[in-house]
Amino acid sequence: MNYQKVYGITGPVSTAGPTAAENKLNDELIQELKKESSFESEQEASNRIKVLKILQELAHEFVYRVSKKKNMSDGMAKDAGGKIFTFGSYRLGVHGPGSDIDTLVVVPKHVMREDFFTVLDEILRSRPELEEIAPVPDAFVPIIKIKFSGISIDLICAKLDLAQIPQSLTLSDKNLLRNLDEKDLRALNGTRVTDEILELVPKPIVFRIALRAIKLWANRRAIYANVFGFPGGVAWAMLVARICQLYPNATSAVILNRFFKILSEWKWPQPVVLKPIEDGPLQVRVWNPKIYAQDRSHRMPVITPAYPSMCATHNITESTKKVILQELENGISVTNDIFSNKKTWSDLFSKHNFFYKYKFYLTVMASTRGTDEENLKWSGMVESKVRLLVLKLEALPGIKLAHPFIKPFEAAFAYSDETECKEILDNYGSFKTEEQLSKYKRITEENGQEAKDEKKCYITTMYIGLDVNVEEKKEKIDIHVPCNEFFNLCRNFNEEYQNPDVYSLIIKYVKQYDLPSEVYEPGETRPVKKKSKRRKQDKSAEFSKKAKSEAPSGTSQGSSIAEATQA
Ligand SMILES: Nc1ncnc2c1ncn2[C@@H]1O[C@H](COP(=O)(O)OP(=O)(O)OP(=O)(O)O)[C@@H](O)[C@H]1O
Ligand SMILES: [Mg+2]
Ligand SMILES: [Mg+2]
Repeated sequence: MNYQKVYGITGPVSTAGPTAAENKLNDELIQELKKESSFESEQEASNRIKVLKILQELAHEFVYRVSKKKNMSDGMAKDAGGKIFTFGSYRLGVHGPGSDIDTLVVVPKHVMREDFFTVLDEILRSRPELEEIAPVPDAFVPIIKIKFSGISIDLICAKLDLAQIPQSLTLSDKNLLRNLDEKDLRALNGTRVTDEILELVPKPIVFRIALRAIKLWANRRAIYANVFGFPGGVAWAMLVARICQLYPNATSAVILNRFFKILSEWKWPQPVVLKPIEDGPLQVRVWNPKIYAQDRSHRMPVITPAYPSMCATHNITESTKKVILQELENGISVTNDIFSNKKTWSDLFSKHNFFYKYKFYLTVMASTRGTDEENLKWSGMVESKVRLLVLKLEALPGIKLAHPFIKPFEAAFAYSDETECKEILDNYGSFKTEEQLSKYKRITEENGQEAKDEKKCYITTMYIGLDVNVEEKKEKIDIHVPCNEFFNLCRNFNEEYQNPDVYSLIIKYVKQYDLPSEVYEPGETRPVKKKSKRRKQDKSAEFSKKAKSEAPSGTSQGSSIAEATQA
């Protein structure tokens, strides 16, 4: 009798092993992933191992130095330990050549977070392997970003309520979470979740190949981005893990087909969980739609397995849900065709058609006249709020779908005075006016250094595709209110952002054929303006051509989408 372990909260759907044909398709999948550069070389892999070994020694040195500073004896300081753990794509074994290593440094209770940013920082800076270092102590999860021996590393730190951190320590015991502050809990969460996911899949190798494929697919189809309301890396990993639990003996190729089928038929908002949600020793919130209204609002909940369980997909909106479901449906049809030899794996990884799909787009431009750092902060903040604009837009009666694109586009221009800057901002973001920008110097990575003393205008552009209801002819759509609310939300994020001389925010409405060239890759053909026979019918969905400036919503005419609502 076969006493196979049951993974997950239900038994498997099928325990069938692979057929010869499935094995062949699986080999082809691996070949395709190789072609897509999903895997790194052996040399890169061994370099990562070497670097991690050094980082472990540095973590030990770090704890030792802090312990000595606290007047511990040499023996005690050595025994205080210190251990590194990884999380993210490297830990899951699905990283690509350019991936970072997400690394957690676990320290004993007498080591403070300040020490991480002073003592460890100093140790790192003394190393010849260090190429770049950027500490961000005030981040939600305080972090030191480094480049070390050519590898990007995100270093975070967690302090446990223990006097010593031995090499044998694992983080699975939830009692380790007692007496920790929120920042330490957050830092530990990444490793605890990835470790659990790996424990909860029947065959890690099958899981990894399937997850590599899903990550590539989701990126190509533009549905991989937690900030914009799509699943992020951890959520995709858990979704794949659940399918692996349901088909414990299947190949990765079969997992992919079942992934699309099961998740498109899923009875959302029923949550995807990898094990029963646990209660625990802390006064912290655990995902529970029976208690919390907020949790009931999650549209496609995917719940992390490690205590305290959280929803990794709380950002999904009604629109992004529809987009995800469409892509899952599409995934069924493509993989069915692959299984009947009508298509190949490369068809599954074909590029999205976002910039050909909608008739109307909103161009959200966050711009900064200031330093690189000011630009990064402002554009990052605006980026993180775009999802809220999507929520407001999709709630409007005439809008069927507000679909955010997953990658912002970056541009920077040199300018000399206000008039020039205004001209740049007025003309950027649409095809018909982009020619006017040719007289301005575009700042690139190559010329960035030589242009460092020039005044620069940075522009980060995010796109939202709009599917509007053209049938309701009389119904006009007014996006002033959501746009104004969005402006206020961003402006009021902190006092500094209220300065219009440094920070500006512009929303333009553009038609598909007028999208700027930057959104199309070389070799892609631009859409052209069609002479539509249905012109009359479409008219109802046309919006006023008049530019509107950011104004109190009371003065908005309430009749149309502003072509340019400008802050
Ligand atoms: N802005 C953030 N806020 C909170 N946690 C984050 C943030 N960015 C990353 N993380 C955490 O770090 C983990 C790893 O993130 P990372 O961006 O390195 O992606 P990844 O899945 O490792 O993929 P890649 O191969 O691109 O590195 C995430 O799964 C998440 O737990
Ligand atoms: Mg990573
Ligand atoms: Mg990272």
